[in-house]
Amino acid sequence: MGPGFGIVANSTQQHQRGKICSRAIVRCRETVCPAPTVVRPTTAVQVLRQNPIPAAAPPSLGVGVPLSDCECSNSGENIAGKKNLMLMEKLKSVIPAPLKQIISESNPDDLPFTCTSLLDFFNHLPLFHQMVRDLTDPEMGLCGKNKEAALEAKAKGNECFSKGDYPNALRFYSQALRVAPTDAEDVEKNLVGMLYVNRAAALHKMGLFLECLRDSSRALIISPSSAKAWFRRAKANASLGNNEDAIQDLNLSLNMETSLSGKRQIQSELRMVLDQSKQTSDTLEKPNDDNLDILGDEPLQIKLQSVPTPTKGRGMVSLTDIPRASLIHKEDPYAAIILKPCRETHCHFCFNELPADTVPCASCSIPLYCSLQCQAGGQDFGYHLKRCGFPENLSDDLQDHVRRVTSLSFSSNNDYIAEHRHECHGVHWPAVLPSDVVLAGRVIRKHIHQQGQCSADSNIHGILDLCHNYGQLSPERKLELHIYSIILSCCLEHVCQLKLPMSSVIASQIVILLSQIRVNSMAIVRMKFSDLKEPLEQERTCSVEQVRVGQAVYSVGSLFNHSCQPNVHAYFLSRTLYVRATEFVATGYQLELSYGPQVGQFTCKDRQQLLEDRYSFICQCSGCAHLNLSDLVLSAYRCNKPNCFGVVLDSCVCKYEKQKLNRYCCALTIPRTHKQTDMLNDDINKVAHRVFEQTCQNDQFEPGSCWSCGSYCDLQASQETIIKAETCVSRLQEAVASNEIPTNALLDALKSVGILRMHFHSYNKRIAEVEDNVAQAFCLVGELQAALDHCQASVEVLEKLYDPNHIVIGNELIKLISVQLSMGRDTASDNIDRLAAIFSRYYGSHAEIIFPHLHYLKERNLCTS
Ligand SMILES: C[S@@+](CC[C@H](N)C(=O)[O-])C[C@H]1O[C@@H](n2cnc3c(N)ncnc32)[C@H](O)[C@@H]1O
Repeated sequence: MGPGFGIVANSTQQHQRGKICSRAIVRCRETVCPAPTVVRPTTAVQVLRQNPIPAAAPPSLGVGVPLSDCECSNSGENIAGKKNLMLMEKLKSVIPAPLKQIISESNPDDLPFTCTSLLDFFNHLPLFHQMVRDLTDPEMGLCGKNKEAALEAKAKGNECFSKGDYPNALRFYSQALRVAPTDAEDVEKNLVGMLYVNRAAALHKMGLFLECLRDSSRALIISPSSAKAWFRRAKANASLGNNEDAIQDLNLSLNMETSLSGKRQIQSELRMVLDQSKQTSDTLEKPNDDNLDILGDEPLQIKLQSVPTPTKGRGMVSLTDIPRASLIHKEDPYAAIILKPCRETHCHFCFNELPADTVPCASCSIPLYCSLQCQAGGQDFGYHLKRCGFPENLSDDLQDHVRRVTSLSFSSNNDYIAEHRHECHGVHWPAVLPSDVVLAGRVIRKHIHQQGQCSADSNIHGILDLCHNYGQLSPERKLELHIYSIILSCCLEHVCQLKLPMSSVIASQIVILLSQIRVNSMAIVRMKFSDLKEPLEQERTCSVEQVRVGQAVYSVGSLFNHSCQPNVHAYFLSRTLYVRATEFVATGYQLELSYGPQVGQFTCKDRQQLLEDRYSFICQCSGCAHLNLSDLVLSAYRCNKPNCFGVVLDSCVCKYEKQKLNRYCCALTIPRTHKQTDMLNDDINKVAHRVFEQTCQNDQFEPGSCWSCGSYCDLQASQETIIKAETCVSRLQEAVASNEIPTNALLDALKSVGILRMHFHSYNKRIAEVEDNVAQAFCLVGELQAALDHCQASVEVLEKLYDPNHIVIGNELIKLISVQLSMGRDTASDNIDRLAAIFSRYYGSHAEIIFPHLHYLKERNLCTS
């Protein structure tokens, strides 16, 4: 279920290397994930160009990664992925039709029988055994470590380095680190340690000092007596202004260096740093030695309870009144996994963007981490660290320094389970099987770890104690789950020698577990900010979109039901789930978040369809059950009659709204919720009154008839005209994408906006989208006033469709503010205040962590006001 989906970003993730944590963190202990996302400057033009359709942007949500999501990231994985996907298709196609039919029509009670039948069939199928071998045989694995490949990449890195091509040197060293076995040696030194030192040198040349510092420290954890690594660390520290540490590093380097020329070089560096330290020691900030707890620690004072509901199974309620913006829940996942498209761009443990100094998995070439601490979260840390030689005969002071740099003081967590370890043998299956199937493997692995074993009477389907909706799944999906459950149990059994006997009972339990994951897992999302290209002093504007990076199961978080008009909002810091009330919620009232679709974003029909397809339930939320103004106008046509604000609906939308109207008429005596009252402003008030005053004259509510005055509109003729107008809008979009706006394209698009406004209801969402497109184009040609007008027009429509303090409005305001700031307008100030209020409603004290730009905007606001 749940929070997370939104717009999937395009794959061009640009990393902000070297800028993370500009505070001088001197002693390079691996801190809690380099989380604060650095925001890059963007011009107003770019803001609008890079984020075309805010109106369509859902605030978050979504879950359930489709099984087809099996694109593998590196070439080895790609080959494996394609090969085995083909085998999977083959497997499906050879299952006899009668067996397929009983599986497709099965209910939970039938699972022992259907799984037995399929297992019998597979047991006699050579293709199946071949496939399992392909997936589980380490000999055939393409994702393992490979010393030769590492040495080859290292040599290429050295070549690039000597030519001064540092970015490529960095790339090759990272590639080498990814495949280097942890115990491999080169020139009698640990290869991994050497690669960290080399990469540190490239990072230093590129001005990425913090990354250089971290890599040198990693080299020292492996080889504390490496003079080169201490020297590299000293250089990084000196560049960061951490002179005291640099001096200690150089003293150690000097102590360990054996060659005379080397000693001379170190001494000369030492003299320089000592000089530098005399000049700057008074002005430097005292370095912060502690791990940065960037997440803050907001107390949780709200007591929640899971209760049965009439139509949605269990649901969450509060035992007290909840003030708006209160943090109501915080939880780490039971199990989590990175999504395949993000494997190369985000940390596989904390899901933050990867820095330049990635840390690979110690046993295979798949996962990448942002720090050793995350690597330790992804697998058993002690398992790969092969430390070589500890320097002796050092002064107490220097010994302390060595200990501080090379000790790994990660907080231990008894509950902790090495997440990736059981998949980590270079074999194909974790790369090939879909993320949710691998996630199920992690859940089972954790369970076995906690229980000590797993037997035929195990309770795999009860591990999560969550609902599954197996009966409502599509026939195709039921078949896939059967196949994946058998394959997964084979993989777990073969690869990890888990005590997981392959049986139809276990297979049927895994089918239920996979269904539970589909219904209950959440997509972990990250904000993505558009670039800034202007000098920082002039403008710092940006816009946001959400990227789905991970998928996770939260035991308690899964108990929140869905509403298309949610009263709580879920978001993530690192891999921790936070849930916050976005409005006041009275004691005992249902706390519901959105699994994706929301009122204002899609019509009721589309929301229902989406939830059914993705999570196999028919939404019973208030937004779908009761008449709602946003649903009426969102895709409505305009009435022909002058000054009539009525809505004209096509047959699909009309059917849904009529059903709701029938229910609404029965409920007319019930007071409107505040959401509806909020919307009764301005001219939408007129729409509302006309609809509500019609009570039950149902015959008027036919497709093509105005819901207010009953006039008939020829929707077919309107649609033909609209299609022509849309062609010009598409042309403009293409022009914006190519960065060149021919005058004709802009003029034609402007005419099209006029035509669309003649046929669509004024609050049809398409108007917002098209106005936004036109605003982008005007920005590009430098006509900022026109851009501002069209951007405002877009916001005005969105304000009718959503609550005015909805996060979608906040995201749109960012663009508006960008243009206003570019024009030097004071009016930006009000919008900045409004934006800050919206963000704190959704993210509370975390607003500036999620959206670091807010701080800058607030400061700027203070300066100008
Ligand atoms: C993540 S679970 C929520 C907890 C669940 N109600 C339980 O009892 O475990 C999602 C499931 O709850 C039910 N559900 C959640 N929101 C609903 C809604 N708006 N309408 C109908 N059913 C809903 C559906 O069965 C859905 O598959």
